[in-house]
Amino acid sequence: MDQFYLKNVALYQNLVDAFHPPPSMTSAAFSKSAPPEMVVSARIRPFLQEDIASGFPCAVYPRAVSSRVVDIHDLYNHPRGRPILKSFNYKVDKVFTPEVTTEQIYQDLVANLLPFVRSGGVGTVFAYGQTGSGKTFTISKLEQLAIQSLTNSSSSNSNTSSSLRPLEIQLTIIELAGNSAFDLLTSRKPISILEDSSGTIHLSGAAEHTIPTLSSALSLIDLASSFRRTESTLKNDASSRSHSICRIRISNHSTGTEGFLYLVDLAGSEAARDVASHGAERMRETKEINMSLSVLKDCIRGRAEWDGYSRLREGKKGRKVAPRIPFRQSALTKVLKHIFETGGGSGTVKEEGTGGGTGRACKTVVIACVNPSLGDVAATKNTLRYAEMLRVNVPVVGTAGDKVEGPMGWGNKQVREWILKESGDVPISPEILAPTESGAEVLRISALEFEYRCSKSPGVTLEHAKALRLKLWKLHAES
Ligand SMILES: Nc1ncnc2c1ncn2[C@@H]1O[C@H](COP(=O)(O)OP(=O)(O)OP(=O)(O)O)[C@@H](O)[C@H]1O
Repeated sequence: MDQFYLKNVALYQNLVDAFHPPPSMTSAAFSKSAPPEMVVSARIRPFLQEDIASGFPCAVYPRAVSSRVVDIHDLYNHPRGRPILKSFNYKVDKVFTPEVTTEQIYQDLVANLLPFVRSGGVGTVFAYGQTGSGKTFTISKLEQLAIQSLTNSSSSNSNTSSSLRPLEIQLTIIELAGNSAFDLLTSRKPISILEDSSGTIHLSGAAEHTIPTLSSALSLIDLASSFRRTESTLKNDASSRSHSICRIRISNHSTGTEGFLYLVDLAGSEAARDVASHGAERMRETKEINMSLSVLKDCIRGRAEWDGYSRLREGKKGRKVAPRIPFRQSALTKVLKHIFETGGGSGTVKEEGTGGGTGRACKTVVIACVNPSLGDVAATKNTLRYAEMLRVNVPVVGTAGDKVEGPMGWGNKQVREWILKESGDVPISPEILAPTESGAEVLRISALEFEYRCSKSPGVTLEHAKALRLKLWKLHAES
């Protein structure tokens, strides 16, 4: 296939240049129903020297008119004519183009999770994609930035008179290869994943390090990556064949809450045909990885559906179909059980014995990493297809006769009317703040982006923008 692509680069380029995307697809289901607890994004990494040297052209094109649609162009060998272009498009909540830095992604997707985690929530960031697509590049920088921000706020809080450090940060980094688990902070020592009679999962044998300073945390992160790299050299690209999970536990002694931030660098999935040349062991590994990613998808979707159902008013006739959260089916989802615990609630979710499940509030971010090269186009399509499958269309409050309750159920028209009504003496332009977004989507806009959009209306100050955002969130919380 590679030879076929390389032989037809000029033709491919002409066909891509002549391609006109169909009008932007913003079906009602796509634009309105994604819950704000979940953001699925795609990051396109830049072309590297080695990509340029290999001669493959670019196959991944984010839509200029929409920041959420990516076109992928593949070339097919027509049996009775010249090769033809086949184009596919994928929709996610956000697309990060090659020039976007990890710092910007952090500000957009992760910075917002920290106050949530500090107040007892569970925030999770997953990076997913094929080998060499930038998962480790992305997650390792996000780990550093999150730790930096947490240690900053911890040391500023410790200036208070309390002798007890108000914010305690503990770090664990483990690796999962199939059903085996290893502690990356203790010489890659094997550990066990155990569940006690109350349903709590324990990483038995894994060290949990209390983080006193930023530099100690950064050394631990470096240590963990060095074990992954060493293993990777010893055992041909092992890092892409295993999942790494960085767990940051934040105990807030002033509020008595305990929250978790998980940063997960997922193993890449491979098509069976790609591994045929690697023998039985590799096939078994691939099967296990694909199985764990498939269970993860079911669990993420189950949790997102739960969050959606919980928003429906209690007491309505006819319970909805319960989502299934099969977290026990893989080591990966067992370790991440916190994310999938939905707690007691109304009992509409079938859980597989979460035992003493506390049903914590969760926010999840997925970053699907892709290599833009045509040589990787098949893997890129798989990655973005998986990302799309993670986006759940939850039941939307406000449809089919439901009374519309709060911004989650608003369409764009209501959002615009609300902005006009609430923005006060110096009007904030609804066309700039929310040109197409539904209420759920406006809630997902980061604070920075929200304030930036507001500041484009003449005379609008930062305080003014902040006050409007606060009003919106209050309304959401009340509803
Ligand atoms: N956004 C980016 N900007 C510049 N270089 C990048 C970017 N993303 C990835 N790279 C580079 O691409 C290469 C592969 O990235 P990385 O190791 O993170 O991929 P990976 O998906 O984790 O691969 P594997 O699954 O094999 O571990 C590295 O050399 C990395 O420095």
